[in-house]
Amino acid sequence: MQLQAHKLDLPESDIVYYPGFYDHQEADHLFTILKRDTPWQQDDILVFGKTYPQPRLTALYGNNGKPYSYSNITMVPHPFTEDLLSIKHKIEKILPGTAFTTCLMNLYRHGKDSNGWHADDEPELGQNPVIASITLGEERVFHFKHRDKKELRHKMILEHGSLLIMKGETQHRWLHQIPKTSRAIGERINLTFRVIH
Ligand SMILES: O=C(O)CCC(=O)C(=O)O
Ligand SMILES: [Fe+2]
Repeated sequence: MQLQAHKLDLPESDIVYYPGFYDHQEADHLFTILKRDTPWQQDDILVFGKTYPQPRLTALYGNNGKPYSYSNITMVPHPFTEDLLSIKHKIEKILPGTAFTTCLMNLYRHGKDSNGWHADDEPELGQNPVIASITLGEERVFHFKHRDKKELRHKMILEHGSLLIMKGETQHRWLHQIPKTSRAIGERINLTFRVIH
């Protein structure tokens, strides 16, 4: 089956969504092994001078030992596993010239877990970073808003087995979030592959 690619029609961005990057059976399998085998951690984040437990669990993997810092958290990578390397290579096949060094994983345990408005614009990601984001498990709504043009907003559902690629000037112009939901929902694993310089 041909891979479908849907480019988002948003100005000053380069965002492409690939539903069914993994079929349901492969995505179920990846969810099971990554849920089980990942050393999930919960860090504290600093918000307006007060610390809170981050509203999701995370893990960092990488191949160059370089730490990743965001929201007052510095994470040191575990070495890539074979499972993560095979996902990385499958994504790199559709992004010639990109060699990811790092994968930040998120586990949203339920609808109260979330990821607030931010851009992936830390200095170690460099200018115009390529971010490749895989969804496994429960689908969640993903929001975009333009940093300056307040009327520019977009919402989309990230489905089980999907891939979302954000590149070009996207991180400089737009913010994104996974909001909380009051619906009773299950767990979602997200993997974001990045290049850390
Ligand atoms: O869970 C997601 O889809 C988004 C994750 C994200 O934005 C991040 O980790 O930087
Ligand atoms: Fe992000």
